[in-house]
Amino acid sequence: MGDQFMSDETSQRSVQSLHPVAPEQEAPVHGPVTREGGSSDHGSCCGHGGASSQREHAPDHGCCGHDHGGSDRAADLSGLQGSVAEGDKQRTAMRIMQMDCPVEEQMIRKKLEGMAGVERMDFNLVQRVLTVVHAPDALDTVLAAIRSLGFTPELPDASGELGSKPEQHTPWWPLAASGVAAIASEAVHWLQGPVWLSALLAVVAIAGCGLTTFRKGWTAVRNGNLNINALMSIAVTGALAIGQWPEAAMVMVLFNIAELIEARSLDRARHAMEGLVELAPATATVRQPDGQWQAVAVEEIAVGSRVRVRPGERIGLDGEVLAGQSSVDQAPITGESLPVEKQVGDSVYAGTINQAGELEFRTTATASDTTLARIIHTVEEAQSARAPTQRFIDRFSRIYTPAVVALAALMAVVPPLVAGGAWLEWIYRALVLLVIACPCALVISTPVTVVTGLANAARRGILIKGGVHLEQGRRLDWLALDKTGTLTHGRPVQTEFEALSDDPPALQSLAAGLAGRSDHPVSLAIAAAAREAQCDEAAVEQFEALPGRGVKGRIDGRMLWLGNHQLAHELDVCTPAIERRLEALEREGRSVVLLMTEQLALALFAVADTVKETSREAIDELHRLGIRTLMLTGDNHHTARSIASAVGIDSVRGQLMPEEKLQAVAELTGQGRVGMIGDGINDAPALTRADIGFAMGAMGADSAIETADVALMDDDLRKVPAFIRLSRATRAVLIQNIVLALGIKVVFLALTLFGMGTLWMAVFADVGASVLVVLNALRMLRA
Ligand SMILES: Nc1ncnc2c1ncn2[C@@H]1O[C@H](COP(=O)(O)OP(=O)(O)OP(=O)(O)O)[C@@H](O)[C@H]1O
Ligand SMILES: [Cu+]
Repeated sequence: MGDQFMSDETSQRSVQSLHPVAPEQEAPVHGPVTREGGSSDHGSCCGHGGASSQREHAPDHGCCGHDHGGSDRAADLSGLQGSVAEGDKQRTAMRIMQMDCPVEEQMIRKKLEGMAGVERMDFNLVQRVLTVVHAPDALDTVLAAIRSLGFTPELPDASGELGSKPEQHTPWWPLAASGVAAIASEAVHWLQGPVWLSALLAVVAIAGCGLTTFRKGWTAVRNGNLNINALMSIAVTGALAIGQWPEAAMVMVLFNIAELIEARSLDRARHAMEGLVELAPATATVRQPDGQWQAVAVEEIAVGSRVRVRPGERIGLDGEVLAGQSSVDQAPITGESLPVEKQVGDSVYAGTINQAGELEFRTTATASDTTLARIIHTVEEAQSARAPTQRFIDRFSRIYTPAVVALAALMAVVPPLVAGGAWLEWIYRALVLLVIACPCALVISTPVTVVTGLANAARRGILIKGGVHLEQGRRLDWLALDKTGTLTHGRPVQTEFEALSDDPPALQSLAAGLAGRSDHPVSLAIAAAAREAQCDEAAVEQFEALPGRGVKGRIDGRMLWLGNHQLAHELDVCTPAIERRLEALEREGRSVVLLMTEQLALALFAVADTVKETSREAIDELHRLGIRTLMLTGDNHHTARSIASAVGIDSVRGQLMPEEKLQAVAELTGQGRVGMIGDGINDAPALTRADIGFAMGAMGADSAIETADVALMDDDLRKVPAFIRLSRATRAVLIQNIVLALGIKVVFLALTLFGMGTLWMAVFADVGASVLVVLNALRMLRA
């Protein structure tokens, strides 16, 4: 599949370049030549989009839990759509403000699961968004079903946006009044005042804050679900029934306070992502047809508009600079704090900050389609893909809750009946158990940790496409790296030109003719050098790219080849003298290509690429993290080894054809978990084959974001070790949270069994534990 994949994808790509050439590209701009697309577009070519051509081949790796296929990814990525068609089904996203706890998710899941016309559901608890894939006529039934659970689903408005999520501000004073009443009730009880007074105060307290709990609990019970509200309602009712007035009141108040704290902390996790959205300004200054400049809401700005941005201002949309020169702080997207120089022709991105001078640019994306919007949407999608730990916990909690409830039921009746225990005492213990039966803290611990991990990564310019990759990253044994553009800058320059016959200027223009038609970095270097030497590009016919070897074409009726050593042998034009010369150059780390006819080699061109300053440090860090490195390259063995030793890589495989890179990755996967990093364009098959595929320089390259499991927004290889460390940190927090959630339960369960547990403790064990795990997860935002 490799071969076909490459050719048809690359050929389409050159036609569909959506974005201008990447900003950092120093190579001179090419004339209006038709590019062949080459076998490989390297690092610096990350500006080439081609989302749609890539999409057809988008990997469908079963491992990552969320489907890459989908209907229209582009539409999918552009914010929340109202209802979009997905095959013969509809896909509707809705916001349900009351849905912020996993028990609510379970309720909805249970209700909708068996319903006719419902195919799939995706929950995003942190954003409180439910996405349902359903038969076109089933929407009303779905909405009705959700309403019957006591929820209010909100559909996006006409513009396709889900409104500006209004925060629910429940007034604080009823809860405060309830608290006072509960304390008063407790005090009356302590001071051995009249029972009726204590009871009255307790009822007031419960009425003041607990009615919602009761209502939610009742809906849950009616739908056969024992969520925390149901459990709390039963426990509090039970406590009232056995005359534990003050305790019932206190427990209800505590529960509500804790719920409030939990909701607030979850809000913070949610805002971690929203913070990114706010990075893009709401308006931008657009030139009107009459030449006036006017501030316009970014949503209303069409692609192709001319926008002006002053120094110090945030850029509102993606675009291509038309006038001006400035430096731009791209840290919001790439995590790299060093400003990037921008001049005419360079790309600018929404959310980044213009620093030095005024810029005018032509917009290349609508507000919902900018790189920043895609990042945010990808992270939001990544949350709904369940990480493995979460699946385990879901299974666990399905057993845990019924088991503890059953235990509570037994506890209430067996000891009094069998051993003659006191009824009230054992019923009380059973009630305590009921409250402990809620798995909420455990269930919430994973998603909230994963979300904060994803948000942390996004801020550093690391875009992770699913919680599963964040969890698995720590287990990588190997990292396979592409050479050109990944370890090196991917912008080689010609260092040697040696004629092997004929007159030099003519040779150089022949080579330039062939090279000028290719996007391959080696060709770019040769074409650039020829331009500098003021050689014309010879006119080429029947041009053809030979992936992994070079190019060929007919000039003045003569077939010519420009390609590597291997190609020279295929044509049988290599001589011992050439052999020696090539080896000498290659040992210095040069890539050498020859200009050849069918009979003989005419000239040789050596190019040298420079190693990125950050590569060596990144490789060192990876080794320190216990990850082995392997360089894969199409370049010859000598050059490959020379570069590998310059950056300190463990092992090298040179002279690989594109599809052999895929094989190399496949072989490695037999020896452990393998990550593969490349530019995500020409090495897409290898990236897909790896356990985790990293694409570099993803900013502005939609295809890289599509293909990779992890997209690094710039070219800094150090983001890989950063990702691994983050993955390990996330893992640590996950474990802490699970231990915390379970540990607290176990301790209080034991206390209760021995008769020392109280309802207060149970509330702490439940909602208190939830608060603790959420707060613990929030630490990751700062990590
Ligand atoms: N279009 C081309 N123009 C010039 N030389 C080419 C071209 N395509 C391939 N080559 C030669 O063949 C070699 C192998 O090419 P290939 O694209 O497979 O790998 P590469 O450029 O070395 O990059 P990487 O390190 O990413 O594998 C190149 O080093 C170059 O010498
Ligand atoms: Cu040779």
